[in-house]
Amino acid sequence: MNDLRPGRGAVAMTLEGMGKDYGPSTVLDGVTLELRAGECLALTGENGAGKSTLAKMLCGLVEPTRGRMALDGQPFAPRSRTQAEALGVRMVLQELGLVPTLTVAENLLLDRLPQRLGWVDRGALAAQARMQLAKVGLEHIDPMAPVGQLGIGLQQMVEIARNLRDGNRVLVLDEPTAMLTSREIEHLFAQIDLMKARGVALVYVSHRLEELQRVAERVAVLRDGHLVDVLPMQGLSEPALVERMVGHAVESLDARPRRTAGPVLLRARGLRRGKRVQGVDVELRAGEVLGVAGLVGAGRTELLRLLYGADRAEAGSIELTGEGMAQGARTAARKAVPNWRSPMQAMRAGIALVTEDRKAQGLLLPQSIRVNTSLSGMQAVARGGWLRPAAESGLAQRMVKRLRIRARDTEQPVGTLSGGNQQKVIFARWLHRDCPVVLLDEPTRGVDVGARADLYAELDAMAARGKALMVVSSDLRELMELCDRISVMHEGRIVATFERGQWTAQALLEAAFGEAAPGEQGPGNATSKQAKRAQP
Ligand SMILES: Nc1ncnc2c1ncn2[C@@H]1O[C@H](COP(=O)(O)OP(=O)(O)OP(=O)(O)O)[C@@H](O)[C@H]1O
Repeated sequence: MNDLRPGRGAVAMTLEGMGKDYGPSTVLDGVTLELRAGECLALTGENGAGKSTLAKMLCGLVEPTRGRMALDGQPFAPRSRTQAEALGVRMVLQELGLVPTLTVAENLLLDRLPQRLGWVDRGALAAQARMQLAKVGLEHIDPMAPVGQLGIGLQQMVEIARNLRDGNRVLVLDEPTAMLTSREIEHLFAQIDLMKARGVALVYVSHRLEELQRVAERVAVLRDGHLVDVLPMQGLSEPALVERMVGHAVESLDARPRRTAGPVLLRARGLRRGKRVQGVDVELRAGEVLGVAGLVGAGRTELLRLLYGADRAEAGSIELTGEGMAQGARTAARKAVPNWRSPMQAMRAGIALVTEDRKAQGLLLPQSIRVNTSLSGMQAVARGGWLRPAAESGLAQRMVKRLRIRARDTEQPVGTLSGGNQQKVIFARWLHRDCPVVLLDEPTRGVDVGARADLYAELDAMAARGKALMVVSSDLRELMELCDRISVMHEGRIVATFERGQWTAQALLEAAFGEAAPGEQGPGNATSKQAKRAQP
């Protein structure tokens, strides 16, 4: 039988003693590694361990302070992304590298636009773009549409398609699936298999261990900027890998009993907005965590935005009952209008939203951790309308310590933190506010396993203090670990609600795909039918 994997196993790239300093801080040191043709090397480690820094060095995006690299035996020291790409080393970035105002086709073929008589040949451009898109199952999208009009998941797929080139020697994928649906992920994995068969050396950066097990042959573990291990993936158990990453075992909360729920703090009835939210009822109780599962586009984020007043509902009502609140807040809550006029109004009434899109909605990237932490809770750090810098700084320091945010000090600009640490800053911002109702949208996207356990413990403590939490997550395991009830949305409706102890991953998935029986709607306890369906 023909070997479909030419050069598999041959060394494609070597890294020797790679290091990076930013001023006085060393973020990567002494990393020596080999990338092999036809193989996928997973790169994993805690937030801030140095994965993206290392990955970007390969692609000319970060200049190493120390070390040497070689590509196919030749010295390799790209000074820019373009130089690395010319030698067949490409990277799919976490933050998309697309130009939103250009068309999908132009983004795909920017460096090799087909020309005729000195003009861009638009017919050929569209045809070539379609072929490129078909590789990742996107034949249905219009190559001549501006890429900025696509949803974030589709943009990520375009970014991936753009980097699938015949001349690739090394392809680095940095958290490529964070925004993708399971169908899109399968297309990506199929392309990864194809590239391996063609002898491309792949580097795959991710916190999703089950993905690493699916795609990678070996895994390199970074801790505090050092390479602690390179292990074969086969036979490596998840707890063993986590232990290597974190340096200690991480406990799962899955076997935890259901929390005892208190009074209803927030009650929403018949919420409706466009096609995304079509008559949804929600009840959030003190001391309880409600999860919301569903596929991308099911309306989960839109529902949270209505509850928070970021969008206005076309119909329905939202009521804060005033239970479990301080006297002043209770009066304010009773007065609250059934439909928020703005997030400010919702926030004042006691609702927090920890958002999904940290760059667009959450953080001021050029500003420090100190400024970003105090942003939502001026009353904690201001007196008589004046900011108290010492209080602000003390608060930020406490949060950095409590959430183990990896930073030089609290003056470090948030834009220079690793992705997972940026997410922790958003979390810190809400943690110190005393909001009775906390809504969280994909709160641990990009957060490593160890830090996830820390955040879960914080959420647990918030529930124990009588707050009502609602968590939207695409990670079913996360919901199953964290929640007391899980409601599943499908096409703008809640189609099923399960209690802890009644759900299985299978039952949740079936409901998300719309396989729930009609009429299984509402925020209440699981009906006997649901409970029955949820039994293994
Ligand atoms: N421009 C910069 N200035 C100062 N420090 C920086 C800069 N860029 C990155 N760092 C620091 O380098 C360290 C490693 O960051 P990196 O993004 O490589 O981590 P990571 O392992 O990819 O983390 P994550 O899993 O959160 O994405 C972090 O502590 C980060 O704050």
